[in-house]
Amino acid sequence: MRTIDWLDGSVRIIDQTRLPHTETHVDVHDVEDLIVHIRSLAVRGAMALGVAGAMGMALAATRAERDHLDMDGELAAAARLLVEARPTAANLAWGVGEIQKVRAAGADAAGIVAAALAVRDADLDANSALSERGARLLAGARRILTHCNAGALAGVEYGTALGVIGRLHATTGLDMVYVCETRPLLQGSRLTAWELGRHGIAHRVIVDSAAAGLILAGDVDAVVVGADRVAANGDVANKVGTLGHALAARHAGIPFVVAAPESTIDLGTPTGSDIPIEIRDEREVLEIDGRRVAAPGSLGWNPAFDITPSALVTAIVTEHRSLNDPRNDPRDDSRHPSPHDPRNRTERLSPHEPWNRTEHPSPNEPWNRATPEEDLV
Ligand SMILES: CSC[C@@H](O)[C@@H](O)C(=O)COP(=O)(O)O
Repeated sequence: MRTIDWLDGSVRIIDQTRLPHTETHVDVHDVEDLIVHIRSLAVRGAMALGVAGAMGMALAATRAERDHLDMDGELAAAARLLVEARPTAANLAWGVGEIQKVRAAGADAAGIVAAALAVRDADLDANSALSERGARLLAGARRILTHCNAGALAGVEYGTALGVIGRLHATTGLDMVYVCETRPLLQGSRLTAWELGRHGIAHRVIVDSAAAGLILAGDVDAVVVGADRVAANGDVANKVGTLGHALAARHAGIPFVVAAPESTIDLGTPTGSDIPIEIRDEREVLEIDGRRVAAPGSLGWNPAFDITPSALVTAIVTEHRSLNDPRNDPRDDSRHPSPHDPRNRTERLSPHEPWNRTEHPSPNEPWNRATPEEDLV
């Protein structure tokens, strides 16, 4: 099964909006139509978007040649529209950029199609290599939590975070994968659970807000997610909700690992706060299946991604390397004392630490003051 492919001059995608109940393929014949499918998330996930970017450019190039249009003008317009369609995922702009490079070197439409196919094939190799590396890094972890869908559906035929999980399942074995349902569009419960089921990997779907409790209860050995963009300083943009899992993982002292190809690393973006966050239609939050569930008149806010600071990331695993800052090793509890970690309880009693506050009530501490409500804001 390929999530996205090139077939007789058009782009064939699995329509992910209809999964898991209906498995349909759609043939997309022009770049404008492809952009509609990118925006609706019929094709989604960082690596699949990279391939879609390259293939969208190939659609524009073949039409320009067939209809005797200005090839460079058509490609420039297509590039702009493609990149704007999903601004957070670095891979989309990267896939478009790969085609712009071959065009600048003189490629015609056939050369551009060949370059788009090379982007597709490189994705397969990269994801399989990084999955091996990630599984080696996490050998022994038997209970994994993941968020969103970083599986084959987010790439061409092989996932990143789910690639790591698949390798762990096949090598050292896994007891359970906890799949966060991933509000509001449910990529976890619809897509990740579907992929894990097809591979016979034991999993449970949980609501996103159950994750922190599960992690702090000691029921998760590692969190593994994909990424939509990694900034030059190691900050990671991924599906909204990822940051909460990273905070919980740090608090519990378990690894938080990001599996992503090199094409997701964007050295042109200095830090996470420079990454544009896609804000999607509020109706995705306020409605379920097109039916309003939120109270009448309430407004929504729907950022599709959040930023996990590099300080919370144990390792970023790519096809070439494992970028792990030893300062972020969650097992180093001298750097990351957690009141819930029994190893830390006796040595770390201090009245200045917030978890000891009740033993040292003081009227001078703001949380003990009988403060009028208006002072709290
Ligand atoms: C390639 S997997 C990593 C991410 O792309 C994935 O976790 C994610 O956030 C996808 O978001 P989506 O909005 O479904 O495209």
